[in-house]
Amino acid sequence: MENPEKTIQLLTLLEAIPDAVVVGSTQKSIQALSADSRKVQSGTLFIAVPGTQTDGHDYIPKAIELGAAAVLCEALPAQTLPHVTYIQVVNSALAMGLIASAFYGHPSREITLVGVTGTNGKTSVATLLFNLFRELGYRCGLLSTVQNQMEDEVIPTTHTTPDSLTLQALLEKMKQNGCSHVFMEVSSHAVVQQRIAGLTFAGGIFTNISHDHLDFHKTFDHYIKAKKGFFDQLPKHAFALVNIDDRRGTVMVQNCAARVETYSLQTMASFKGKIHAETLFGMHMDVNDVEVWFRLIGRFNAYNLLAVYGAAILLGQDPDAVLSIASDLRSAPGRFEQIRSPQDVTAIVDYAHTPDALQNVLETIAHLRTANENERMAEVITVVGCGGNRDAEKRPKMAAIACELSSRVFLTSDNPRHEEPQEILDQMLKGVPPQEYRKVTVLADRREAIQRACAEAQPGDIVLVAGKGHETYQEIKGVKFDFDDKAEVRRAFGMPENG
Ligand SMILES: CC(=O)N[C@H]1[C@@H](OP(=O)(O)OP(=O)(O)OC[C@H]2O[C@@H](n3ccc(=O)[nH]c3=O)[C@H](O)[C@@H]2O)O[C@H](CO)[C@@H](O)[C@@H]1O[C@H](C)C(=O)N[C@@H](C)C(=O)N[C@H](CCC(=O)O)C(=O)O
Ligand SMILES: Nc1ncnc2c1ncn2[C@@H]1O[C@H](COP(=O)(O)OP(=O)(O)OP(=O)(O)O)[C@@H](O)[C@H]1O
Ligand SMILES: N[C@H](CCC[C@H](N)C(=O)O)C(=O)O
Ligand SMILES: [Mg+2]
Repeated sequence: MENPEKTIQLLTLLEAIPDAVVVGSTQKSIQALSADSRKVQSGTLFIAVPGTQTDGHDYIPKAIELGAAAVLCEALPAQTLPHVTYIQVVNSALAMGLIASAFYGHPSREITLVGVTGTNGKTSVATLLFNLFRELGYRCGLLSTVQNQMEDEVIPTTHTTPDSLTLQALLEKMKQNGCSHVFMEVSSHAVVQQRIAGLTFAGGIFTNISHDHLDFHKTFDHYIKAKKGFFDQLPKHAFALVNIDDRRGTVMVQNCAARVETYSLQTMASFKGKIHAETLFGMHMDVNDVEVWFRLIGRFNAYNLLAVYGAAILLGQDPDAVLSIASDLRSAPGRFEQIRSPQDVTAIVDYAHTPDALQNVLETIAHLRTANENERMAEVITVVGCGGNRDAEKRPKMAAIACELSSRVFLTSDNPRHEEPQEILDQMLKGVPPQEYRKVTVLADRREAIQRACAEAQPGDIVLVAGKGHETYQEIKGVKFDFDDKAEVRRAFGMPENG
């Protein structure tokens, strides 16, 4: 996100990276920052970042040809040009975050910025906090997988955590808009790629860690370290709020400078919850010994609500006011969203795209199913797939969980991206024990799978459509086709699509 009207002295930017080696004039003004040579214009500071597909250093000549005034890089080109300033650093992604903060006037220092990390629950917690603080009367911003948002204004996004240039530009915009609080997701990719470098957080929240993204991080240990990297960089005045029921909760905050606080459903913690009862309509629980009725359901949401409550209290809010508003909060888009058919079939559209999330959601449903029992035991029919060009190890695991916790399963496509849908399905099928084969139907066409599942459901049954939640597209071979699980369910139920 470039801002053409902005000008800042190069010297001011260099203050943010004192260890840099500079070759050439420092008496220059910079109009924009860019890590993409294709977006460089006259007066741009081009940042060469080594990537996963290519190396930004290869595009330095192109950036200079397009008018780059300065180049930030890890390795100086063999030949330097007199009219260009070269800034050499050890880690250009890290330096990019630091100078991006300087370029945009260090917005995070003037905003109460809270980051949420963990395998599952980031969008849920960040969105709940955003909605809670707005209700408490603050102007707020949100940076999430579903969308970025500044008060009512929706700003579309492509990532869970934007790159540091986009992120700092968004924060500046939110600051100018008068936002006092911003809640954001911190993905593990973002930590490793230094997208959060240069941010001053008021608090960090850890939800949980389970299997995901091992295609990128390679080992679970690296994945844990990536998440921990967020807590390692929290300042002393910030809080670090961790789910102590997750066995990695304490690891996250080892040697953390911030004030450590905990939440739990099982043990002593700063914020302790206890679930009493839940139905398809809500959950009754104690939060630090206060009885509350929430609209959200599921044990995982009890954790999310504790994280939200804890963060709000740590940010100085009144407990009664927080609980009274939290009680009425609804889930983030595509998270456990229910659609009831005229024939009394309940479909649940949920973004569960990891083994852990799928298990949590199906266990919640199993619990509700028992609670709703009538003469005929309600059945749970699951429609699920796994994304292409993403962690393949989770595929058989998700199929196994779906079979274990459902009466019938439709294995289908998620976003195949550049992979063959049938190959993904074959890998999922490897997780199905032979005695469960009779439960399983393999249908690569997601629309058809949703239709079949909804058609086969009897009154009282529950259809879970998992994996895509809020997404309004299906990505096949690089093309994003319109596709919305909720609209598909409505159509299958013979209801108006946008009702
Ligand atoms: C694996 C990954 O995270 N990749 C991100 C990364 O791209 P990359 O390292 O592959 O970049 P590259 O294509 O090798 O290019 C290297 C550098 O050369 C530059 N370049 C390239 C070509 C050119 O002509 N000129 C030029 O200057 C590029 O701008 C870049 O700076 O940096 C890009 C710019 O910031 C990101 O858009 C890109 O996200 C890709 C699209 C992606 O799919 N990321 C996913 C995996 C991701 O980040 N997901 C997490 C959420 C995960 C979760 O929580 O579930 C997220 O936070 O969204
Ligand atoms: N605290 C939680 N623990 C475990 N599972 C959860 C939790 N909260 C939500 N889930 C489940 O995980 C799914 C994803 O939740 P959410 O979108 O909040 O996670 P996320 O961490 O933002 O995911 P992503 O990494 O894709 O951005 C939900 O649809 C739900 O099934
Ligand atoms: N943030 C996650 C989302 C996965 C959602 C699922 N629908 C898929 O496409 O695999 C990712 O990019 O890996
Ligand atoms: Mg998310």
